[in-house]
Amino acid sequence: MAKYLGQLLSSLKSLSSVPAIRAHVALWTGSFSSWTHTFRSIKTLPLPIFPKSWDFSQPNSSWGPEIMQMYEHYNSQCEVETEEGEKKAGPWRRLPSYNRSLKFATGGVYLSKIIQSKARLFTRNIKEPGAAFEYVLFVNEAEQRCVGIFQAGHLLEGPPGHVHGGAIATMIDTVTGTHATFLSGPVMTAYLNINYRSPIPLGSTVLIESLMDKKEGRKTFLLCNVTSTDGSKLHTETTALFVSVSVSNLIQKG
Ligand SMILES: CCCCCCCCCC(=O)SCCNC(=O)CCNC(=O)[C@H](O)C(C)(C)COP(=O)(O)OP(=O)(O)OC[C@H]1O[C@@H](n2cnc3c(N)ncnc32)[C@H](O)[C@@H]1OP(=O)(O)O
Repeated sequence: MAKYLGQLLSSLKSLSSVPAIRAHVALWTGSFSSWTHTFRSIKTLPLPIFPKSWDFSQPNSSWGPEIMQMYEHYNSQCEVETEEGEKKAGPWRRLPSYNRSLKFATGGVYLSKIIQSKARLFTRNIKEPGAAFEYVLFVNEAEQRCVGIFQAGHLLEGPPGHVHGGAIATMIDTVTGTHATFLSGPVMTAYLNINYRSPIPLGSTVLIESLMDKKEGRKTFLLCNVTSTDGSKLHTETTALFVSVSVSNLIQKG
């Protein structure tokens, strides 16, 4: 086990040098700033060979006009133009998403020996586009904010014609969990206190906004609202606590 964990960490470190996947790897290994600080002196290691993995956070044919409009709103702020006409990174960053995040992040080599080989990320394992969780996450590091744009498919029905409360909680956990990982490195959800204020119609698109509240030692407290995309309707209000854990702790708990 110790050997595999060593290999895993080496692999994650090597991947952190690749801009396209650095955001994804950082979710499981620590914040960008701590990475930069800790591994500044590590030489770039050769890239492992990646299995083909589909990035589910990109638009597909099931995305309606509302999710597309929100996607374009945030995506257009991921790269901005300077007055001199040069392109540079903007305030927002789109996060890629895979159905087996850890396998992809490590090149699919080591984790399959530690974690069940058939495991898949819950929100990304339904093949039919548009049937369940269609979403994309953007993070704004300067403002310590994360947003999820979520189109709820017909397999997520709870009350007739509306989204199941557990599916809503899943998306809140996904957005706040990803955000907390950005802020604090590997974490586990300790609690999500969700107030359901108004039901979400099946097939609609909502905005899930996570804000940093405070950090106390290993504890990261977040606030999260789910609203209609124009902000006029409040669907849920959440306070969340995430507790920092070590990567080996995560794997043992997995
Ligand atoms: C790339 C894809 C990304 C997808 C993102 C998806 C994110 C999904 C995240 C999850 O869903 S994780 C799965 C659901 N969560 C769990 O299964 C967690 C189960 N619980 C645990 O494993 C442990 O209870 C936990 C890691 C949360 C804490 O155990 P520890 O032994 O590490 O910590 P400890 O109990 O010593 O508590 C540390 C601090 O947190 C506080 N604390 C812990 N649990 C609490 C709680 N529930 N309520 C309030 N405070 C709590 C505790 O009081 C203490 O505060 P102080 O430091 O001030 O003394």
